[in-house]
Amino acid sequence: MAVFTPVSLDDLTQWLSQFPLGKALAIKGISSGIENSNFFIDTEAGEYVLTVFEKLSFEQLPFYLELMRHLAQRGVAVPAPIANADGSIINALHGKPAAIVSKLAGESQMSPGPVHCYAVGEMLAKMHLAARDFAIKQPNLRGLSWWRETAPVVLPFLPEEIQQLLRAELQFQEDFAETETFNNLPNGPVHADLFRNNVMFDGDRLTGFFDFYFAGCDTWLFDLAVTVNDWCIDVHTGGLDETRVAAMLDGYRSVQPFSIDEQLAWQPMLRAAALRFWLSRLYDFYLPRPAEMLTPLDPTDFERILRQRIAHPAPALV
Ligand SMILES: Nc1ncnc2c1ncn2[C@@H]1O[C@H](COP(=O)(O)OP(=O)(O)OP(=O)(O)O)[C@@H](O)[C@H]1O
Ligand SMILES: N[C@@H](CCO)C(=O)O
Repeated sequence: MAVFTPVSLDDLTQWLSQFPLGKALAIKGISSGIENSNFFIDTEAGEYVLTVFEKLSFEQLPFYLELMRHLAQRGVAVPAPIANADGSIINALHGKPAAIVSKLAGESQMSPGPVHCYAVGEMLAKMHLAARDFAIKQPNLRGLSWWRETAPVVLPFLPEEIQQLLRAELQFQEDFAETETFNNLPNGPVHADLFRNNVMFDGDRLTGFFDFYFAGCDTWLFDLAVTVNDWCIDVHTGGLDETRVAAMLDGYRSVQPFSIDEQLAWQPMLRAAALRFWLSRLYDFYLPRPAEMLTPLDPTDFERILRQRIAHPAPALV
């Protein structure tokens, strides 16, 4: 569906000469992405993924790609950006920023069981630890300030009862963000969008996290809550599957135990993670970008998840 910038084998052959990857052998557009133009490329050095960035600029990209390089160098399974002869990992292709990264084996596991959730929790904690000394700072651009800006934009589209829920939750999160508990939470670079379609598995073996383009600095617990809210739920009701939640938390804890403040913040953070995706989906639903090609994702999934987290607190984090 989505290759916005076509790249031919001839284009690739010329462009690839700056990289230590030998000759280009084949290029194939990837249909599933909606943000960028992605291609699988075969080179004499092996298989890679080429991304031509459609929205992010040369100035914005270093945070994401350098973070991936940093993590890959520390043994976290993420696509490793490939540098050209000058050491640059972001280079213009058809006038747009582009990058080549290593290809992860396997495919997304869309019906995860506890074994997958354990593996994701374990690697998430490893990723948080490995990112602690990453030098570039960028806040989560879909954090509280963005919620504060976005809520008034979508509120006029919503019926009164749903407006009340949104206003009340935003106020709850504003208040929570002022607490000592919140301010004591460990933080650093986080993925912030680690849904099932952003992780690869080869059978039951986790082969990598990818799509880091919502990454930013935020609390580790927020990242874990985003991940639990997608991987460990009954997708029809939004309710938590306690076995999968326990597996993901066990995986995380096996690397990095939870602090007292993280234990106290767990319920509000699951709600914050639901609010974040409810708001972005509401925004994309009511204010679609011009020429948006795909059907927007359903905001009511995350309204339901938020209502569930308010009504049925998750098992305590210990
Ligand atoms: N490093 C990689 N290794 C293997 N496959 C990849 C890699 N990067 C991307 N892909 C494949 O390309 C598809 C699209 O990539 P991605 O999800 O990053 O698209 P996007 O347009 O950048 O973002 P979005 O998910 O928001 O649409 C993925 O579903 C995956 O199948
Ligand atoms: N994971 C997001 C899509 C953008 O990456 C969502 O499900 O709303």
